[in-house]
Amino acid sequence: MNFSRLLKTTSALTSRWLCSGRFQSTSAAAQKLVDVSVDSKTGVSIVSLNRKPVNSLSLELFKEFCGVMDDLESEKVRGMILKSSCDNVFSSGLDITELYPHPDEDRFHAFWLWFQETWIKLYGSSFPTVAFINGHAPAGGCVLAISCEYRIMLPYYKIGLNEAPVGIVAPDWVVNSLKSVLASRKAEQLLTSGRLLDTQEAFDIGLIDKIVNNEEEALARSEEFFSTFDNVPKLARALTKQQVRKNEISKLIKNRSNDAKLFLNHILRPETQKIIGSYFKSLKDRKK
Ligand SMILES: CCCCC/C=C\CCC/C=C/CC(=O)SCCNC(=O)CCNC(=O)[C@H](O)C(C)(C)COP(=O)(O)OP(=O)(O)OC[C@H]1O[C@@H](n2cnc3c(N)ncnc32)[C@H](O)[C@@H]1OP(=O)(O)O
Repeated sequence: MNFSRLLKTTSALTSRWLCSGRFQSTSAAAQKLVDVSVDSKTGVSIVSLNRKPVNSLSLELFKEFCGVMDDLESEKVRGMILKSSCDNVFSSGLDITELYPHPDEDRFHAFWLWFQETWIKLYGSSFPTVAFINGHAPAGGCVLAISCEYRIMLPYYKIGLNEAPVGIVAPDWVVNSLKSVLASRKAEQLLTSGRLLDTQEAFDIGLIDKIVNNEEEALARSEEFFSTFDNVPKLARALTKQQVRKNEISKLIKNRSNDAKLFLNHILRPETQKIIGSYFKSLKDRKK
């Protein structure tokens, strides 16, 4: 099966979940969780995550994001910049309330499939993608950033995969996305320590590509990146990118339901619930 068909194909079970209208946000029409605009100078689409206050990643946000990615694919956009509309936070990672306390199993299953779907669409997109990391990007926030092709970050924020210290083990598709950006040894160090790096440290190890001081500079640096493809036929570029990324994507597509079951089992374990619970409490207590 060719890769484009594989991207559209998913198991019957997965399709049933992704296509079902369950877990529809009642306020979806009232509040957009993902905004899209077009930079009139460059024709590039700017996609802003807009789930206040910290862009924690919920099932509804993933669904809306996937819809936006489908639109951008069919419009054959020149490129996409992913950023945040929240002050100081790019994304705070998975919405912990999707994981704790003891989530509803059906919802968690759907939540995980939509997280996978988001990764498949972002990591496998045909058009060039830039993450403008205009705030902190821990955990799932970092996953979004490393799924893009190029990363530009404002100074003094933190980025990394801090799952291990809270008892969470990253799935292989997340590990492999990190290894597509960093050498294996650096990726392992970052994952096993769960350390969050500041902007300069992230630049020094190659986790991000550029440091900028403001949005204007970010747009200029993004344009430099996009223009490196101006003389490359779009289809050849897209197929080459997918050629590089297809093994990881194909592996997940064939294993989606299992991957979801594995994480559901992990999340429902009393020890995991306890660790996430105390982590969440410490997050809330920080402000007291
Ligand atoms: C999960 C099991 C399967 C294993 C999968 C493993 C790996 C897969 C790879 C990806 C998965 C990753 C798992 C996650 O993403 S779990 C989430 C991890 N996220 C974090 O650890 C970040 C936590 N947040 C922060 O550190 C800070 O909020 C901040 C992002 C630095 C921003 O700080 P600040 O601006 O000071 O804002 P507040 O801290 O006051 O936050 C405002 C408000 O929002 C609540 N909140 C923050 N983050 C989350 C979140 N991720 N989910 C839900 N809610 C969150 C915070 O508690 C505040 O609430 P209150 O106003 O009610 O106090």
